Amino acid sequence: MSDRRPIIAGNWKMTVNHLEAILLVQKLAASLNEQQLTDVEVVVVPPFTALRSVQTAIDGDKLLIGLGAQDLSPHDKGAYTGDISGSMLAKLNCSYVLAGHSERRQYHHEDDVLVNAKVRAAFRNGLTPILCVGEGLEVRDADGHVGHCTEQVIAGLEGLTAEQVKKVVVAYEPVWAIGTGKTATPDDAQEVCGAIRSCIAEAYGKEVAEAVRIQYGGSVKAANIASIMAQPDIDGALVGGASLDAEEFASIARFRDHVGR
Ligand SMILES: O=C[C@H](O)COP(=O)(O)O
Repeated sequence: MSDRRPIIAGNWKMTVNHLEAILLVQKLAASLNEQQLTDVEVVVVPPFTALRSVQTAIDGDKLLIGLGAQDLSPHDKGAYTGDISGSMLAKLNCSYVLAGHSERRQYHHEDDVLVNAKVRAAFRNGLTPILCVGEGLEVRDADGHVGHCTEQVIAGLEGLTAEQVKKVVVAYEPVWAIGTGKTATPDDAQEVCGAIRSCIAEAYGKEVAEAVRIQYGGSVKAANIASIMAQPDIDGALVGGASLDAEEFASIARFRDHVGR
């Protein structure tokens, strides 16, 4: 097993208001124990409007749960109506921010250049980007998934220093597995995650690649997390639907208790 610390993140997407978010983080804290929270990094990623409330709950109760945001502007300040800057997120004690989630790429036409600008904005503001990549069904059916995902990773990391690359979390999420109940098999997930680590090693060296944490995302649940985490190049999960159920999400974070690892 590698010494990379596993990271299990729950992306709440646009599903909860700030009151529901407070309840959810409190239930989650009650379902986890401190031992689990030191072995595994658990992060919640609420919508923007709930970040302040969740941050207050985490800080007030000294919960060992990390906070992330779902997106950020590539700009640091200015006349960008509707956008949220990295410095605003850092001020709310966010440690992580998603960049290039497939729903942003699909519904907001975010391309690799914009995603890369967001990754760099994250670092400028002391945030760790979770760079999301993944192929659609057509690309997978045409057997282009490995090349597609490694190109997205290299484009997303453009202009970063080796030390920054080491800190990046990459989330491999095959688009056809998101919210569909279809999980990639552990071997499918490992194939792409292994290729991602190899392409980072080629570009930045083996030491850098060995430090990068790579998550799998797409219909992760308690029943399948152990076999996913048993893969050598998978260091965590980016969980959508199942993270809205505190017990289920806590059970995912306890993946070591499940058979298979
Ligand atoms: O960010 C999370 C992913 O989009 C996965 O969502 P899901 O677990 O509902 O398939």
